[in-house]
Amino acid sequence: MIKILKYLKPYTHLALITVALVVVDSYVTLYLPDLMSQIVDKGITRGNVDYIWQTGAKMLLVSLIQVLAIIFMSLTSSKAAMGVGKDLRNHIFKKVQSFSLGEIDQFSTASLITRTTNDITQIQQAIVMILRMVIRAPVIAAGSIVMAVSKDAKLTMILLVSVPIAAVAMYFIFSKTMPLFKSMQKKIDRLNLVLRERVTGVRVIRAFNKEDHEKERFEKANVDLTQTALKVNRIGAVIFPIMMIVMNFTIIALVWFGSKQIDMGQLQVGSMMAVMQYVIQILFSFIMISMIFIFLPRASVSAQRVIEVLKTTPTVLQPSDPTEPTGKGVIRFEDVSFYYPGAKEAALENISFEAQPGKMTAIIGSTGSGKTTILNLIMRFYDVTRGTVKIDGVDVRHIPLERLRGMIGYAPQKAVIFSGTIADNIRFGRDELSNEDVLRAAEIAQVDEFTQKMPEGLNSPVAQGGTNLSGGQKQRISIARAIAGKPKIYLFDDTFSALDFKTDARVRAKLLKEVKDATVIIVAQRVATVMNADQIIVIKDGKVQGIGNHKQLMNTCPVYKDIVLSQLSEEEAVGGDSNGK
Ligand SMILES: Nc1ncnc2c1ncn2[C@@H]1O[C@H](COP(=O)(O)OP(=O)(O)OP(=O)(O)O)[C@@H](O)[C@H]1O
Repeated sequence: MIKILKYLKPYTHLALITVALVVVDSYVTLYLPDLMSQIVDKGITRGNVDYIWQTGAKMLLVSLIQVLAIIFMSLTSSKAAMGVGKDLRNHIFKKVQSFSLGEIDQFSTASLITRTTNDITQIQQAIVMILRMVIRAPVIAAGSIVMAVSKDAKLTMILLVSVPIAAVAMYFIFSKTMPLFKSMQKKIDRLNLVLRERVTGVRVIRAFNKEDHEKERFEKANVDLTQTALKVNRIGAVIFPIMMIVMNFTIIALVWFGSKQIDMGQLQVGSMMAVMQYVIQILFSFIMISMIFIFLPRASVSAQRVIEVLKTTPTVLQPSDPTEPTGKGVIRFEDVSFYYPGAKEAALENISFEAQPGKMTAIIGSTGSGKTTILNLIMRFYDVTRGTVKIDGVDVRHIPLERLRGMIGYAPQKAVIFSGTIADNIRFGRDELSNEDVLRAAEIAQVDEFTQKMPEGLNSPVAQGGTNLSGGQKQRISIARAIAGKPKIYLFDDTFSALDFKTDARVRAKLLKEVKDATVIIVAQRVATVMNADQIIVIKDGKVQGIGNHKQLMNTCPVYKDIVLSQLSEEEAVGGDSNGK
């Protein structure tokens, strides 16, 4: 938690004002019982009405000051805490942006969301508490002890019994609650994960009649969290009555011993009342401290989780010696091997090939063979474990990330659509693109074929995730986004499989004209999509099985032949032509 407090620095002025107001509030809290004892001892017992009026007015005035201090203290402490929360959310967001897919996998998306929302809310509450209570409670406790001793030291000795009892109770809460809070945040993660899967996978869940199963999964996570929260609250609920019992017995003891002293003429009624109030305040301070012990451990768990994200160094970093590739976009894999973080088996092993500008390179292979992984390494979503990926002779790890990704037009396997219009999705924040670029891309990717039927054309709105579009329509928008920027390199990850054969052929025909000077890598499962490529890379279990054009591979690569014959007849298979482009 202390590490998080450095984020309070920009709000030091608000924190200092809060602390100053806390001091005012604490001073008044300590001063009022003293005034009250004076009213009783000097005013009431002596029948001095003027003194009662004067001191009464003084009490009203300081109370008013206290009320104002408390109001402003709430304002300044909340402002400071909200500011820290806002800054932390910004920092986490920026950090997550810099993460490679490896770090995102490591934390899980659900946990990153909980850390940015729920954990930061806990920290905000803790900061308000630290600013207002952490200083006030000990100040009041210490001040009350001094004041009570100055009124009657003997009577104050009662605290020697009640304070240790209160301290034991506090230790009990601390030792029980800390581990529970840790598991509670994990359970909130779990609940978020189940909820996220439930909402995003709603179609599949319904299609497989798995609603009851999912409900059960959610119930389990929900009940689990509730039970832990109840346990924490139960501990909290026990401690409060314990403190009240301690306090009430202390008051009884005070009245008992106090009245005896008054009887003996050693103490005045007002002083006894003041000591009583100070003792109540001391014990209340202990209750406050125990509340702090309940909340601060929870917040410190949250703070650790937030710091963990902020401290993580992304594995994919900007180069320290940036080099700009100046060629036309030759991609070269030199003996590349890659293991996903934590994986025992290599996803890619000793991959070497070259993809030339003006040529189409296709990658084919069964599911899980490593095709997407090859594209991931070109864009540095992950860095290679061994070997080198080069563009125009420059290791991709030496190319500034924005420059590298700016050279590439990428359409992922699963189209990602954002809320906005279709044109917004194609342009995707790149202000340098003209309207003509967007229109041209829409035309090549056959987006205009379906937007023409929409009343607002390309400016038709799309729902978040593209729920009002078909799979093929989303894929066409994704292709248009990749080509709108006229990059040097195009990476299409099985992008055409969601299109019907006719649209697939039409899009590819137009696309090939458009990208004729660029380096194009197409990952595909369909033989029809790849058989006319200049170069086909056949991949199985992360290893290259053969590289060549369709005809060469039909003669030399049994794995390729198997794939082809599983999809095409013998006659169709022979029809491939490397110049078909
Ligand atoms: N994020 C990840 N973490 C760990 N392993 C992964 C991850 N992504 C993929 N893998 C593993 O790496 C291997 C290659 O996956 P990849 O996605 O490259 O296959 P693919 O050929 O593109 O498959 P498909 O055609 O089904 O998309 C698979 O065995 C997969 O289980």
